[in-house]
Amino acid sequence: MPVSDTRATVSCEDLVKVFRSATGETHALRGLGLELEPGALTVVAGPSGSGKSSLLTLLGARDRPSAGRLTVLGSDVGGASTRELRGLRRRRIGFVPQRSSSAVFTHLCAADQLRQVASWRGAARHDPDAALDAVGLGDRARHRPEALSGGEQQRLAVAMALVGRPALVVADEPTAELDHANADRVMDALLAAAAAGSTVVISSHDDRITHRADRLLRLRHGVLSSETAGRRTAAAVIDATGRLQLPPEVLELFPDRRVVVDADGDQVRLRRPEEDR
Ligand SMILES: Nc1ncnc2c1ncn2[C@@H]1O[C@H](COP(=O)(O)OP(=O)(O)OP(=O)(O)O)[C@@H](O)[C@H]1O
Repeated sequence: MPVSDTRATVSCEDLVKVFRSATGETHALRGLGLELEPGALTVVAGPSGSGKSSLLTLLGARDRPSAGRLTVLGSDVGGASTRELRGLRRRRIGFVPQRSSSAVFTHLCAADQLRQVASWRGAARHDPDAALDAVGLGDRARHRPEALSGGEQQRLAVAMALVGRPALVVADEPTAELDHANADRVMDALLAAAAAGSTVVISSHDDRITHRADRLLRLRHGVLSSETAGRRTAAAVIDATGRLQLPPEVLELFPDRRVVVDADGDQVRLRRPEEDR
């Protein structure tokens, strides 16, 4: 059980989610404890069916727990009125659902979608063109969702979630439909929101995403199975022949001792060959 921290934006204790259907009950979350603080990006990873979406839907105040306590931005999600939760979601929580097409308004062009969210969040000075640029959609401002690809809709949903720097940003697999370059762009935008003080929590299966997290939580059968802290930054030396000796904790990431080197300006990224598409 986590130690309660008054800075926490999200706090849950013994969180349980049970889905009931004609065929029986599914225990998606089985007594989970967690605190999320402002200024950090947390990634929730775990196998399919481990409860990631169920957890993120609750953290985004879009569902209520079956049991346990969940406090989001000072509201008790189990006990709050529907109206209070709706206000909280509109004004203070940016949410990207797993099916991002369900987050966008079909009748508005991309720039107007952002203006609509900005008006809900009281973000009078929001600049939709800059926000679309940040996710690589600068040339799609006048397009409606029907004229956007799945990946473009996903990036639009991320841009909408970030409008007005909400206190909490929750994104369920926000890079699932994206290529490397666009996934990096979306992660840059989410990390910038965390650096500016938002609490950011996302789910992902993707190593390229999890390695950039401030905090990595692994779910298994509806409970947290492990936690890793910190984006890893390590010093290494390049010898006169150009050989780079990696520190042991980084070497562990490359069990086959094969690495792809991406050089982009003054940034160099090492990744496993199987990440190549
Ligand atoms: N609305 C629902 N009704 C019944 N069962 C559900 C419902 N939503 C989720 N479940 C079940 O709860 C469990 C957790 O599902 P959840 O979607 O949270 O997992 P996940 O880790 O996000 O999976 P994935 O990576 O495949 O998206 C699964 O067994 C799933 O079948």
